[in-house]
Amino acid sequence: AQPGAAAPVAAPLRDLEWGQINFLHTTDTHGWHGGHLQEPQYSADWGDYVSFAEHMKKKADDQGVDLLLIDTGDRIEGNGLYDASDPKGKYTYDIFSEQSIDVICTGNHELYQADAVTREHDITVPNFKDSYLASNLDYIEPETGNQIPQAKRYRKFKTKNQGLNIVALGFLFNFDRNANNSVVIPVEETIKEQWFLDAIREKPDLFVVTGHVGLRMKEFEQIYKVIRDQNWYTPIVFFGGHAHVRDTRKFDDNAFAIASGRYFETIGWMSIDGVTKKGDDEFSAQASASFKRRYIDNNLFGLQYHTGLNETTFPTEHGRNVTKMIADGRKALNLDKTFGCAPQDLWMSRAEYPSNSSIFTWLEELVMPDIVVNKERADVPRLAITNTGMIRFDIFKGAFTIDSTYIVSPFVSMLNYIPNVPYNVAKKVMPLLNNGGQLFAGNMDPALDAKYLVSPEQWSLATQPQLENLETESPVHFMDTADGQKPLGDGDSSERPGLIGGYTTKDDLGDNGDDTVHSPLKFYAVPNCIQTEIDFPIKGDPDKVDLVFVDYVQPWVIMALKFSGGDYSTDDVKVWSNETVTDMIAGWIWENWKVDC
Ligand SMILES: Nc1ccn([C@@H]2O[C@H](COP(=O)(O)O)[C@@H](O)[C@H]2O)c(=O)n1
Repeated sequence: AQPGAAAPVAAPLRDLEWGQINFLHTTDTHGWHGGHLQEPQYSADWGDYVSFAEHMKKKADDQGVDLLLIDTGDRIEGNGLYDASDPKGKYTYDIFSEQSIDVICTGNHELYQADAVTREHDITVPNFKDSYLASNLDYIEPETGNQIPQAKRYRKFKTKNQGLNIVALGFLFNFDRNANNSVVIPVEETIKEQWFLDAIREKPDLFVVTGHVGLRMKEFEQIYKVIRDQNWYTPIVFFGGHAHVRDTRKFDDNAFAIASGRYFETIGWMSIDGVTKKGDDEFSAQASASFKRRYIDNNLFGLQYHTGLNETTFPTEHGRNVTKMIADGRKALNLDKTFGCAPQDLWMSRAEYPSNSSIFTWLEELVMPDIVVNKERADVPRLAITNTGMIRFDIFKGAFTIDSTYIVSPFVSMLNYIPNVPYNVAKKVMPLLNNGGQLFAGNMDPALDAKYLVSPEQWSLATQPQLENLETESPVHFMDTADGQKPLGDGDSSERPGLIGGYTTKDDLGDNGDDTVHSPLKFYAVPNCIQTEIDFPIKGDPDKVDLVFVDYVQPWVIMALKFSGGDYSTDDVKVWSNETVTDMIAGWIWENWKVDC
């Protein structure tokens, strides 16, 4: 870890169980390759991961088993190391490519902005040559306008030590907010394409399906069914992401899927035993494989423990060099520059909303009234709406740095508005966004599913097994009111005093997946959107308001207006300001949190 990073923590650890073929999995790292500087339990950096992987490969070689590395996308957006440079990713692409990865695919974040799509095509795809898979993603070449596969559709290879034949695929969920120099081919179409039908007839010993896909989303289900129909006995292992959770899903005795969290907090471990090498006699392959998984907390204490090494013997020269690349990049970007001092912790979901510790209450009550200002519309009362998914991480008490800005909200979203909306129409929008029932259930228009208004942690928690026993009547993303909140987990650490709060994952294999034994944390559901009334009359309601909203929520706002009796379209939308909301929030912090810390 870099100098200055928080010290690793000591905690009870569960061992990794090795099999014939083993995997290390990262996903949704979002630029956190420098590790978590304010959270010791996730403070190892990408250089430490390079050292870790090198030692683990040696262990695999010594045992005559195989170890493969997987990354399932969303490597960018969410941390100063990526977002603060111009062009974005000036340091992260080189840092990331120092890891030797066997199968890598694309996430939706690599596709939001056209320049990011191009960088992926020009930098990451060549960096990972044969390992980069794009089963359902095309790129539009700028020179010719031709639509070409972003990378190879699938990969067939033999493992180093066991000689197992693998067919690997790399998918993205049916994402439709991608920049127009990319084309995401829906999974249901892809699985009918000839190359795919050929791939699943290759008769490998093991299918490795990677995807920036939530494990419980329909896309993996579809892929599983079509592979299994063609291959009754072949083990299939899925590596997913997007949902920002630790999870393992069982499709059948021979098919499991793992998701390895978010923000480089977690390194996923999956091992498989009982994979039969197919000879001429195909039926020799009928035996059931066994799957084991662990979610490794990404800190030096754990990484050293799992390799059997110590502070001195753990870092490899390569790993150290990568750690230095990270430190140099952070320094060049001045990421540790403090420009405010947060007076307290502000939580996304670890505090109830509304409450003094909720980041959304802080935004709604303190920040929005100050930043939603436009001289030309100063005399018009306004309703300002943002989605809660715009905020990506908590604010910790203490130094708020350039890095923190991008960690809290990396998006380049700006504010738009519709002027002079009758108040009795405008006031119905927010209740519809938060409790639209069928309107935003995704049945009428999947792109308007309300789950896309909240952060992935929120919507995917709703489908997690640990929620089955909760007394929550509605999925998290359709919370009716703030009063309906229930803590997700009991938060009771009294049984295991001295444990650090953290992930206590329950998945289809049980509750022993986390390598580190934690005490559970309480989480609360949050609404899809929050709203602030600004410059309202002291008495009574205004006749008309400017309806101001972050541009991301525009399609939902237009639809909600229609249902509220307001016939507006995108033609009625105007630009409120040319500053990103992230910059506005940073500006507020600069002005209001000036105290030294
Ligand atoms: N401009 C944007 C883009 C996305 N969001 C939020 O992010 C969620 C998706 O997160 P991933 O990391 O999985 O891509 C989405 O559901 C939105 O809540 C946003 O607010 N603004």
